[in-house]
Amino acid sequence: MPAVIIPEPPPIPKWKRPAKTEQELEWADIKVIDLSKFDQPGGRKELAEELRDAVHHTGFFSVTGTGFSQDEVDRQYDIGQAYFDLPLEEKGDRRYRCDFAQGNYFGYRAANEKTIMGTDVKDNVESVNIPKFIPANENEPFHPYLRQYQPTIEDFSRRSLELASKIFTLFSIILELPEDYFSRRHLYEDKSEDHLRYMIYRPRPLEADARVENTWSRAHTDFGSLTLLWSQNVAGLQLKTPKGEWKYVPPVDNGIICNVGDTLDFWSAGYLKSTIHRVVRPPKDQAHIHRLGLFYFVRPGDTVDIKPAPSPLLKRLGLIDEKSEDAAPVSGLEYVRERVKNYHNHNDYADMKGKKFRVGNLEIEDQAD
Ligand SMILES: O=C(O)CCC(=O)C(=O)O
Ligand SMILES: [Fe+2]
Repeated sequence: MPAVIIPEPPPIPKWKRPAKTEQELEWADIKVIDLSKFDQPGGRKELAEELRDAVHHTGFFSVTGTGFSQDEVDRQYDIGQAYFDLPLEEKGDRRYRCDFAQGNYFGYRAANEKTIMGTDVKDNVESVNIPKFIPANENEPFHPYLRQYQPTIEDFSRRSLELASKIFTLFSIILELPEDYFSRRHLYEDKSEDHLRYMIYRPRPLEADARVENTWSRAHTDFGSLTLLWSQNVAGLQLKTPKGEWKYVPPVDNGIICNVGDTLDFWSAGYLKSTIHRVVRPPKDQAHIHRLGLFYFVRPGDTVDIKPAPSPLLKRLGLIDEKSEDAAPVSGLEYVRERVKNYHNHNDYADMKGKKFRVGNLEIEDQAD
C-alpha cells in the first residue's frame, strides 16, 4: 500500500508579541492560580479555596501552570494572524461565515459591516470561531485555509477544554457539588457551541473612536459558561468592579485570564459572578497596534439544562430553595443561539444600556452599565 503523504502546511510568518504599555493605568487586581498544583494531594481543595473570593466577587481570575508552552500559544497567534492577513474575498468566503440569523457563531465575522452605538462609525472587530473537532460539527464552517493547520489547532482546542474542565472541578468543589458536576455538562465529545477563537481589532482614527466613547467592544457579560483568554499585552480589556469602577485587566505572563459567563452565573444562582467587561481604545503607546487575541469560549452542552444546581452551599445561603429544582429548564443550545441572535443579528451594534430580554425563565441584561 502506498504511504499516505500528509502535506506539510505552508510556512507562515512568526507573529511578534507587542510590548506592554508604559502608560500608568488603573489595573484590576487579578488573582493568579497556579494550576500545576491541581494533581498534587490536597491540591484541588486548596486551589478551590484560593479561587472562592475571586469568582464570587469579580468573576475574573488568571491561571498559570496551564501546560501550554509559550511556543504553542504563539503558534496559534501565527495561524490567526496569517488567516486575517488573507484578502477579504478569501477569508470572508460566504460558505465559512457566521450565520447570525440562526444565532450560529461558528465561522468568520467581518469588520466594518455594522455601525455602532447609533453613529456611522463602523465596528472594528474581525473574528473566526472554530468549532470542536467532533463528527457532529463536520458541516459547520471551518475555513480550508485553517484546515491546513488542523492537527495543531485541534490539539489546542482539545487541551483548552481539558484545562477548563479543571476549573469546572474547582467550581464544583466551591459549591459542594460532586466534583464532575460541571465538567460532565461540558464534555468535548458532546455537541455544544464551544469554540476556539482568533480575534483582531483594527485601530480606528482618534476622532472616530471619540464619537463612540472609545468603544471597541461594548460592555457585556459572556454568554456561555467560561471564557479562556490567553493573556495579551495590548491593554484595552476592562472589567467593572463591584464598586462600579472600570479597571484594566493586566497582562499575566504565560497566563490565561478566565472569566465566568452567564450560564455558570445561572447555575450558581449568582454565586459565581459573570462580570461586565468591555474593550476600549488602547493607550497612546499601543493605539496603532492591530490587537490580536486568542480565546476558548466554553458553552453549555446543547442538551444540558440550565437551572440552579442543587448545591448545599447555595441552599444554606438561601440563594436556592426546593422550587428552584422544579424550574422549567432552558436547554444549552436554545439559550446560546438566542443570545447570539440578540447580540449580533442587527445592522447596528446599538447601545443596549438597561435593555433586558428573556429566554424561557432566564432573564438577561446584556449591557448593564
Ligand atoms: O478582546 C478582549 O480582550 C475581550 C473580548 C471579549 O470580551 C469577548 O469577545 O467576549
Ligand atoms: Fe467578553
